[in-house]
Amino acid sequence: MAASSKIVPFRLPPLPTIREIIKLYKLRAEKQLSQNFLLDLRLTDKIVRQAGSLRDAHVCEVGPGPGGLTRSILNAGAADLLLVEKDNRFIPGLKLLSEAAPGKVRIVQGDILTYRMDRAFPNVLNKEWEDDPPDLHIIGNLPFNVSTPLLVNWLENISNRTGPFVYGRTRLTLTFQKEVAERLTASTSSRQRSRLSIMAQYLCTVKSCFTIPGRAFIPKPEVDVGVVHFTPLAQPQIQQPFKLVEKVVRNVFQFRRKHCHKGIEMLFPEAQRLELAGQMMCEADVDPTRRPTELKIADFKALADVYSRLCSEYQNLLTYDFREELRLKHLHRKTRQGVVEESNGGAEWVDEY
Ligand SMILES: C[S@@+](CC[C@H](N)C(=O)[O-])C[C@H]1O[C@@H](n2cnc3c(N)ncnc32)[C@H](O)[C@@H]1O
Repeated sequence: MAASSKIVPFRLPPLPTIREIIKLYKLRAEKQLSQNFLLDLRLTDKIVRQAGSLRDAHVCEVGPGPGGLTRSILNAGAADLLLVEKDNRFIPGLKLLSEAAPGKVRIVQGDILTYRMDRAFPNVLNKEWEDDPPDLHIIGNLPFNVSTPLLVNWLENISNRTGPFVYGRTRLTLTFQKEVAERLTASTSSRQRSRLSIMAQYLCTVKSCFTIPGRAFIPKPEVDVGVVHFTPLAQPQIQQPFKLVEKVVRNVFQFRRKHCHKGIEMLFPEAQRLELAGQMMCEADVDPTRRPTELKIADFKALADVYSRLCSEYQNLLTYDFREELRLKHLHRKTRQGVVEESNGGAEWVDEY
């Protein structure tokens, strides 16, 4: 009778604790790089579980730092772990981990904002977009100052199926400042509904996993942290170019407390503003007196579809930016008064995600 082949799960051999690693390599947290470390391995295990099964998976960890989350990823059975870390002080500690898991860890010292992830994993991983997601995950306890621009880059990559999404619908498990995590998952009419809610939800299933209290980090940040999981949708809810959708959504939320027509009007040059904005809302069947936070993704889809058609009818509409028009007017006025300065002309728009 053949001997039963029991699969022994991979466990890292005994290693210095993360606290000892921090001491050994004198890894004082750098505020400039938003370094807040997680030392509790039960918490890092819990983050990693949100990604789903990592057995034999390929994983990219963003900003591993002293390596707490890294240990949990390896203990979850990842076969190929790519670490992208900007701060070279962490590299010796990460090398120690790499030696403890031979052949599994690749270390890149670099900036995740410019790193070419489309070349980092083997093509055999590639899946058709409509298929199940590939066995590739991105996991990170992200620096707060990088998390939103990085996510917006990745959303654009999802829309174009580029970067980490050349392999298919790569899943992301990431941490954000709690307030940002709430915006990402906010539903229609909720107080946190924002640009970020629409941009993330039209492209992905976005799941809020759990909140980590600030006191769990060293040093303790001012805020709590939310863990969010993203699976790109097989069919985006809006099928227009990312930049066009971003422009419509940005304009609508420009005046988030006002009726939505105010932001929509700003998509058009002054001479045609009322006429074309009226036409856009009428054809999209969007009530002009609703607040931006009350609009559903289906409303944004209808608005983006009509706006796209108007852009093909009216030359230069797509590149029209009312802020530029206002800035020039303001500059002109100030120059006439003999004062030259840069400002938004006192307009009431908000340009934050
Ligand atoms: C909040 S700390 C988390 C560290 C570790 N993952 C943990 O959970 O304890 C963020 C990490 O990201 C790194 N980092 C900051 N900006 C980065 C960037 N642009 N690219 C790659 N890593 C970055 C920092 O050096 C730091 O190690």
